[in-house]
Amino acid sequence: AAVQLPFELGPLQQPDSSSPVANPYRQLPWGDVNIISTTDTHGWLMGHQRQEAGFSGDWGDVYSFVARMKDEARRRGVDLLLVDSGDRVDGNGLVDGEPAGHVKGWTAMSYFAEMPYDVITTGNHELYKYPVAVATYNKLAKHYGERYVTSNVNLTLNDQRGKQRTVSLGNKYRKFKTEQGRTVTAFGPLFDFKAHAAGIDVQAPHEMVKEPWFLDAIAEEPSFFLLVGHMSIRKEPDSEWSTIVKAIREVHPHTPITVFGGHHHIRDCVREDSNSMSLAAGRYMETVGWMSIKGIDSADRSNLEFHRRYLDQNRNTYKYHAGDDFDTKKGQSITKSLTQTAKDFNLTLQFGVAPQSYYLYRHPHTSDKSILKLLTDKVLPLLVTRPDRPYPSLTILNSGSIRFDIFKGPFTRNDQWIILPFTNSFEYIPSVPRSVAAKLLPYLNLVGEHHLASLTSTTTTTSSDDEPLPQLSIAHPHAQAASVELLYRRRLAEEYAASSSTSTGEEKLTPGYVTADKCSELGDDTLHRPIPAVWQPTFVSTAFPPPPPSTNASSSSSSSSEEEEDKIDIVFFDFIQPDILSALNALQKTKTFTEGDVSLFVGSLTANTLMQSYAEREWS
Ligand SMILES: Nc1ccn([C@@H]2O[C@H](COP(=O)(O)O)[C@@H](O)[C@H]2O)c(=O)n1
Repeated sequence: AAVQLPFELGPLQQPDSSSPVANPYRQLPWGDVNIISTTDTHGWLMGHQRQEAGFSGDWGDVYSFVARMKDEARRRGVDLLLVDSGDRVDGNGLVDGEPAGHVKGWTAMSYFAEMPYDVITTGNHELYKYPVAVATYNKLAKHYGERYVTSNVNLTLNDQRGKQRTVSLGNKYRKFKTEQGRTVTAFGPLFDFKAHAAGIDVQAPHEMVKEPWFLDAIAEEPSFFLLVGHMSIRKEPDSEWSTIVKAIREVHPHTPITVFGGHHHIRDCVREDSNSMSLAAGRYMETVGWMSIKGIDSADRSNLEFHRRYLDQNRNTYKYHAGDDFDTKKGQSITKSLTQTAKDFNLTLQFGVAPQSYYLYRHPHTSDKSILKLLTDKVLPLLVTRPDRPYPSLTILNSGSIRFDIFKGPFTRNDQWIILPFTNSFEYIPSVPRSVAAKLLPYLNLVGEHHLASLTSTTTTTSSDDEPLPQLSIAHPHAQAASVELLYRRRLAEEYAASSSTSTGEEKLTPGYVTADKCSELGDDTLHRPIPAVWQPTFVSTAFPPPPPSTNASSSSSSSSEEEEDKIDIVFFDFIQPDILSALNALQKTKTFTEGDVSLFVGSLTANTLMQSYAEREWS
């Protein structure tokens, strides 16, 4: 069993300027209206506490920064708003390690509620589990009131007498006046997410824009539109920002439109037209987004100026922009309280000491430094086994279920949630012919993971260069998957390839994001050399052919015929059950595989306990 060691998480506050954290290199571009944005925080409110000083600020630091920048905005006589585009659970012990008695993210919602958001919306991760969605409604949505804006998500609630009523998860839109008297019309759309729990309903954005309430809401012209939604700002198949902007443009051809997206975890900026800007502020509390608009009060709409920045989330950044003494009492108390919560959640509990770092993006999945290789070569063959089965097993992982790197050193309960946050169980389909099993991984990687969204959107499928993606010739319902992790990795790899071939003298810079977005000038607030990133497959598996089982199972036939040896058990996370079933049915026609062929493989392990077991056995 794991032992509680006197081990503390690293300092929540980043060391002073003597630390190797780089400073921003220029002032922020202030406008008449300025907007700070967060997205895809996934529970990282304590910041990054190992090796990544560039992202080591915490929620208390962000709070103080926002408070100081709001003061500065008042001093300048301009507006400063704060928005969040969702995805607050799945990915960190602070949300997923919530002690029994509350749903995941319950405590973290109180930290979120401290932040003076003007518009805050939901992501898809709040909607995978019905109790999490209900807690979001009861706690966060109720706390923020009209500022919690979800334009296309309904929730069906059961009252104490078992009567059902369907409510909008949040306010469908918000009309408000800024401190400087500007009028704002805000919406909070979610992409057409279909993998949500029962009791939740998401309307496709292209249907939402036809609703009478939407048309009424956009009829009156505000000073600017504020769209804050959980949806990639690129024209990916699950993104419909263009549809929403177009609907507004039909009524207001020139009114400024600001878009704050998310979901794809990248720093990004695009322009739908010259009077709008769309920004995505990365992921995991690595980035704070900034957008400013100048000339917003002028009747002449040809003079509008939009700027954007991606701030590294650390105390040097905040000191540079808000002053050395940017801390506030409330910010400091949030920091202190987070440290206590980490202790209360037992997140410092050490399961072992990782002998080296294992990365998700930096090395090919075949490298000994890859977390995917660690899992498929060592962890799964050791732990996900069934001695009672007569056949060898092939375990397939969707790499999207693995969310972060393992750093050399203590491996804690918090790290376990960071790496594998989902409670996915290991299922299997027994006795699949070896010839079919052999084709499974290549097939799955060809068609990709099943879509989270229905792809009835009116936008076209494009690559990050806005070129059409090559269509797969294979006719398959899942073809052209564009999973978040895949897009994130593709973008990192592209940026790394582009910048490492052109930059000089970059070795003096610290590693970090070097963003190649679609807006003019450089967006990164701090200069870096890019972190290496290479392409990774969507699915990985244990070795094929699998070694024969070290089985206790009495072979059903003592002669152990050729036929029996030719079978393999296919093991996988329940999340990708649809992918496995449809792949097996595409690869052979002798049998139709259905849910009825699937059983639990190991009951004692789930995705989120896998690394604990491994660290306790191999790293302690
Ligand atoms: N139970 C789950 C849920 C999700 N995944 C993986 O996460 C991806 C979606 O997460 P985003 O942050 O990108 O929205 C999804 O594509 C899966 O790969 C999972 O493995 N298990």
